[in-house]
Amino acid sequence: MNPSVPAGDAPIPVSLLTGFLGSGKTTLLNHLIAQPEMKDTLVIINEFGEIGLDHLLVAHSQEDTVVEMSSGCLCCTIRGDLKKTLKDITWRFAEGGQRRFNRVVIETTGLASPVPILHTLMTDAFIASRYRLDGVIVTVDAVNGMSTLDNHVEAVQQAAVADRLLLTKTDLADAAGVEALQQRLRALNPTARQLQPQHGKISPAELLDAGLFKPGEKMPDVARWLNEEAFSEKEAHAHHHHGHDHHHHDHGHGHGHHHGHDDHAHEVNRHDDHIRAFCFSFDEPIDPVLFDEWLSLLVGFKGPNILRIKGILNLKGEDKPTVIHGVQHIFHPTVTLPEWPSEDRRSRIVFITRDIEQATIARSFDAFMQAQTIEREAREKQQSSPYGY
Ligand SMILES: Nc1nc2c(ncn2[C@@H]2O[C@H](COP(=O)(O)OP(=O)(O)OP(=O)(O)O)[C@@H](O)[C@H]2O)c(=O)[nH]1
Repeated sequence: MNPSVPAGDAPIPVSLLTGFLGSGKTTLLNHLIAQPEMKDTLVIINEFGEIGLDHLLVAHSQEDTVVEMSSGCLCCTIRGDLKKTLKDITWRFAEGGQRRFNRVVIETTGLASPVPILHTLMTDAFIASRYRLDGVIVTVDAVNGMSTLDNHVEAVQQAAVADRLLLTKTDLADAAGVEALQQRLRALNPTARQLQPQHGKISPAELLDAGLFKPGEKMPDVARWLNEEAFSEKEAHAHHHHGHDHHHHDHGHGHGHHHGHDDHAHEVNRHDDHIRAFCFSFDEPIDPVLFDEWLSLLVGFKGPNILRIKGILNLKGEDKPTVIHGVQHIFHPTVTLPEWPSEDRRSRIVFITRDIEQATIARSFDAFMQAQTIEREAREKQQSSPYGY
């Protein structure tokens, strides 16, 4: 099978394009759909029942009308149920029994949090078996971005779950404003790559295949996906968690995530003051059962506040690495990679959270592991005792 053409049963990659009202999504899409790399892509513009958004590319089309671009890209607008659309399109957009696309880009309008769509992709059994989330692309207006982030929590959520952050309209903004916005976005989401399309111009290759797996690659580029260097660059000393008895550095509120642009920190409505991004690493292999229990407890209690978790795990008894990926309390199925991508065999987990400090998660992990160790030791002692106590 040619891996660059997901056919048959291979899940279809889905990119989600979102961004605040007027931040340049349509401008970007208009450029993208004309690119030859977008051949075999189905673009779904999800208007969520909103009216009056006169998208250039489908300006006068009826609901669900498909427009085929000269590049070979298919576009359709839907106002109905995205879930139903994703179920239907594989046969609706087929010719001679062959699906006419092998990639989907979903553009959502304006003010929504992308999380419900991510959950749809991950939880609906039918959809999860046929599609895989490739990446979340978020446009941020370089002129209005700061005030949008101040005033709209949805904009902060969009930025926090992004894989690509596109700063648009940088031609209209002053350099200092762009720099401040870049820093703020980096604090919010250090793992997302930031790019600056000019009037929507950007190569599709920069946006697509942002997920763990790239078509044609045997081994995924885990470092690119986790982008943990972003954390070491930011605060080399603060993000390491070397096993159970290590003392955590509790940096208190903020722990460095808003350095460099504190002049904005006094504004009201700093939604991103609630967002934390941090990375843990563990030197020793992790007990898979304990880890699973800890993670289930954590997402059980704190799920809505855990915006994203990505990680590569060295599990005890496994010589290959396991990759985890979750949005709030929902996890993609874990993936076992064929081999370790580098000499670095540490487990590394990236968290993006709302109102949860790094120290809280570190403490919960330690407490759980210690409790389990004590319990296991007691059990072992009891079993080895000739009297059973
Ligand atoms: N100067 C400049 N204008 C831009 C750029 N990108 C987009 N625009 C303009 O910004 C305005 C809004 O862009 P759209 O692409 O319609 O934004 P949108 O996010 O699709 O808007 P909605 O669908 O209404 O949420 C348009 O007038 C674009 O021409 C850019 O890089 N530079």
